[in-house]
Amino acid sequence: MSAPQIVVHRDKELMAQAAAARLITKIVDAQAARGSASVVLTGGRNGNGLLAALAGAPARDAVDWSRLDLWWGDERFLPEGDPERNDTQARQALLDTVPLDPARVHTMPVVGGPYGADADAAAAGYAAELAAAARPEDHAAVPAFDVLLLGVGPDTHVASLFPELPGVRETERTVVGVHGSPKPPPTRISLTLPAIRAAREVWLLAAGEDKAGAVAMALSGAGEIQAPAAGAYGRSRTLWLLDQAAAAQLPRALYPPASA
Ligand SMILES: O=C1O[C@H](COP(=O)(O)O)[C@@H](O)[C@H](O)[C@H]1O
Repeated sequence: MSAPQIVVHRDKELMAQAAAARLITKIVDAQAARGSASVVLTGGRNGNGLLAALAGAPARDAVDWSRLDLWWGDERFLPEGDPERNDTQARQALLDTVPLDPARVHTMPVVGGPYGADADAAAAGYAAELAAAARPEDHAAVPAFDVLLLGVGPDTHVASLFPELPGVRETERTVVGVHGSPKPPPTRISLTLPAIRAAREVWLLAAGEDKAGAVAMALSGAGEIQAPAAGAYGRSRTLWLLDQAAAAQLPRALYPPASA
């Protein structure tokens, strides 16, 4: 478990640009060290803001996009191409504009695909795909992702792990079907906390005043069942990337003034 590090940026645009620059560097470094890189994407406003900033960053050409594995932390279980799906939004923000290897873009299953409308079977299928990609040195049933991105909901949810629901209590499976999500759509697929914690680095993104209470709660000792974001951490690094509005209720003692 790595203790959270907090970086506060002036506003959400700067936060997205800085996170994009940070991600480019991380991918390039991982590709240099290990030949390829793996990133887990998140949906939501901040995740898509990061991808859009990456699409506009001149340094994006430093990445070898053909040697990048992309996974998803969660998905809204809807038909392929649905505008509310996280993968549809990611394609629009970035993925359609860079030369990825399609075999390395590991989208979560769609309604109407091999699993029909069975979100639990779809989750098990994605867990099997992750397990097949894990190497012995990863010491887990999922790959040791280089960076796993998470948005933070106003209720402290991360991926599709919502406070008090069964998904956040899961300790064995790496992927679960989510039913009765308080945020539409009600049926989703999500990595679990054990899968999230297999990542080398976990980066949590939150911007805007509607996130301030959630950020303060998760970083002030709340339990992960009540505040799932509190249970999201990486093996070597846990980074909270915030804007000033989202950090407004955090005690200043938690982050250095220089990062504001
Ligand atoms: O529905 C979802 O919401 C969360 C948070 O989204 P935001 O717009 O409040 O930042 C996101 O992290 C998750 O991937 C997505 O499925």
